[in-house]
Amino acid sequence: MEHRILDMISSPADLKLLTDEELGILASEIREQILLTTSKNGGHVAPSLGVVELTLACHSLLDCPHDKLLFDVGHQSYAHKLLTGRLGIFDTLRQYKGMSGFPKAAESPYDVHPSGHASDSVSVALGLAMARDLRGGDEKIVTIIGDAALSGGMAFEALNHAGQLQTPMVVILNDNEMSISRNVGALATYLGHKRASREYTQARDGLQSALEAKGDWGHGLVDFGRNVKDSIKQMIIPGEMIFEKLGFLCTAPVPGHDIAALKHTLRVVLDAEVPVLMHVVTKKGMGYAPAEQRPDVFHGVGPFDLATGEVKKSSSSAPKYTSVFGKALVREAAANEDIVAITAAMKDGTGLNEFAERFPKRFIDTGIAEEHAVALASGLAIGGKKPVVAIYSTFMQRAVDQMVINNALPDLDVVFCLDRAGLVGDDGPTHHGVFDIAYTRMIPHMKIMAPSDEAELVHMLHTALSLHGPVALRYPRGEARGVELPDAPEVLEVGKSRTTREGSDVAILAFGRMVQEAEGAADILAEEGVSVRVVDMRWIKPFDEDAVRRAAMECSLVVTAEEGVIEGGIGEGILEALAANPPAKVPPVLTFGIPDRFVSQGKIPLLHRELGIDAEGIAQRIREKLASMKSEA
Ligand SMILES: Cc1ncc(C[n+]2csc(CCOP(=O)(O)OP(=O)(O)O)c2C)c(N)n1
Ligand SMILES: CC(=O)[C@@H](O)[C@H](O)COP(=O)(O)O
Ligand SMILES: [Mg+2]
Repeated sequence: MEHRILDMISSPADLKLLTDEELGILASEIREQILLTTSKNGGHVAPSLGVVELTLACHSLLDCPHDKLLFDVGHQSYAHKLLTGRLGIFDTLRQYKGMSGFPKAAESPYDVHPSGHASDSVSVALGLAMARDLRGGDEKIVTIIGDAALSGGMAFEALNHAGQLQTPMVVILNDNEMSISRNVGALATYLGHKRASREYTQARDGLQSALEAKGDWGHGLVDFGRNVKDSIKQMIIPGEMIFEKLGFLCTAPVPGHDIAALKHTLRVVLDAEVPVLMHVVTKKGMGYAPAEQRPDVFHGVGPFDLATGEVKKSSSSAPKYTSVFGKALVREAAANEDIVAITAAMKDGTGLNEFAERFPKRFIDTGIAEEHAVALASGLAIGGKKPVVAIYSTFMQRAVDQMVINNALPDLDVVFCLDRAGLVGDDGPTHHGVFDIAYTRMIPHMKIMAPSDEAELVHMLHTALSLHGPVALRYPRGEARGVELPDAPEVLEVGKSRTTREGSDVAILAFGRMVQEAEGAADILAEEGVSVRVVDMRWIKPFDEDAVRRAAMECSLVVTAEEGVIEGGIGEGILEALAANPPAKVPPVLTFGIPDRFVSQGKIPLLHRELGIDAEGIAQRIREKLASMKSEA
C-alpha cells in the first residue's frame, strides 16, 4: 500500500493536478482503502463504493470548502472523507471516539451539514445558495442525493422552492435503482424508463463525442436558462424530465463511473445560472463483486471477510428484537386479516421481509416517506384496517405531527413499532433513538410500552393490537436477552408493571433495556449489603403509579432508568407525578437516562458506560447517593 496516489492527496485541490487516467487509478486505491477498513469496522460499503468516481469528479472541479459539496444521508461519503484529509484517521471509521460514518461539520471544514436522515440536503443546499445570494458570494453549491432519498417529501418541497427561485445550484441525482432494498415508487419506475430509453444509451455512448464536437456546448447549456433553441435542449435533455417542469435544467443520464464524462458534464452545469439536476447512473457496490451482487446486504454491513464477502456472524445465539417482532407480527396477521404492515423504505431493517412475502397485499412500503406512512396509516384505520407502522425511532421524528394530528387526535387504532429505540451504536447521533419517549409521551391518547426482553415484546405487540387508540412499542437494536418465547401471547394489563426482584433499600423503576442494567446494578449492590428492588415498568404511558408510590413509601431511594433523553423523559414524568400527588413519604429520586447533549458513535456497552447507565454506573451513583444520605442523616 505504499506510494499510492491517495497517500499524496492532502486536500481536494491536489486532484486538479491529476489526469483522468490518474484519477482512475486513485478511484481503485480509494475502493481498496474503503474495503480494507469496512471489512474490519463495518459500514456503508455499497453506497460509498458507488460514488467514488462521482466524488472524484466533484472534488476535482470544485474548490471546497469555499464551494459546498453536500451528501444526502451521508452514508456514501467515505471517498469524500479520504480526499479531505482524513486518510490518517480512516481506520477509526464508526469507532468509539473515532471518525463518524457520516459528514460531520465538527470533524472537517469540508463537511457541510450533519446528514444521516434522508432527503434534507436539497433544502440545506438551497439555504446555502440563498445565503450566498444575499451576501453577494460566488460559491458553487452541489448536493449528491440518491434516487430513493430524492423521492422523500422534503426533497420535493425543496425542488419546488428552488425551481421557483431559479438560483444556481446543482442537484446530482445518484441513480442506482436501489434504496436499501430495491427502490420503490412511481419515481423509481419513471427513472427506470428513462435509463432504459434509447436516449440514455445514445447519451452514454455519444456523450464524449457530442461534448467534443460542440465547443460551445457548455455555453449553450447556461443559456438554456434564458430560453435557447430546442435543438440544443434536445441534445442535452433527451425526452421530457419531470424536474424540468419544476424549473430545473436537466442533463441526460451520465455514466457515473466514467470520470471524463462526469467531469465534462459537471464543468458545464457548474457554470449554469439556473438550478440544474444532473442525472448520474451508478452501480451500487461498484468494484467489489459481493457488494455488486448483494447491494442490500452491503448497504450497511458489519465486519466481513474481504476475500469472500462473507459477513462475520455475531457470537450471540439470542435473536434480534427486530426478527422477534417480524415473526410475532406474521403470527398476529395470520389470525387477523385486518392487520396491514407499513414501513418507510426499511423492510429488512424493521424485520418485515417475511410479512411481505406471506401477505404481499397487506404489506406497504412507502419509500422514504415517514410522514406519508403515518398519515396513510390513519386513512387505513379510518377505513377499518389495523395498521402496524414499523419505523426506526430516529426516523419517526419526521412524522410526529402526523402521529399527533392524524392518529392521536381522532384516537385511531394504529400500532407504532419504534425499532432501534435507544442508542444504536456505530451510526451515532443522527441515528440514536433517544427522543421517542419524549415525543410520544406528550401526545394525548397515546399508550406506550417498552419490552425488557423478547418474550415481553411478543406480549406487548399482542396487547397493542387488542387496544383501542394509538399505541407505541419501543424496542432496541440488536440482540435480545435470549429468553424463551411464549407459545401463546398474552394481553397485558394496561399500566401494570412487574417486579423482577424484591428489595427494600432502593427501588429501581426501569424501562425496556434498562431493566437488564438495573438487575446488574442490583447484583453489584447486593454484594455490598444493599437491598435493591427492580421494577420492570413495562408501560411508559400510562405508567404504574401504584408501583411508584409503593417504591416511594417502602424504600429510602427511588431510581428511574430509561434509555432516552432525560429532558421530557419518563423519569421526569414520575417526578412530576410524585410532586403533584405526593405520598406520605417522598424519598430522593435519581433519574438515569441520556443527558442533554448529543451522544456520538460507539458500541453500546461503551456508550452506556460513558453515560453512566450501565450496571456499574447505576450502582456507583446509587452507592454515592446512599453515602451522602447517610452522612447528612
Ligand atoms: C428519513 C430517513 N428514513 C430512512 C432512512 C434509512 N435509509 C438510509 S439510506 C436509505 C436508502 C437510500 O437510498 P438512496 O438515497 O437511493 O441512496 P443509495 O444508498 O442507493 O446510494 C434509507 C432508506 C434514513 N436515513 N432517513
Ligand atoms: C444510512 C442509514 O440510515 C441506514 O443505512 C442505517 O445505517 C441502518 O441502520 P441499521 O444497521 O440499524 O439498520
Ligand atoms: Mg439509490
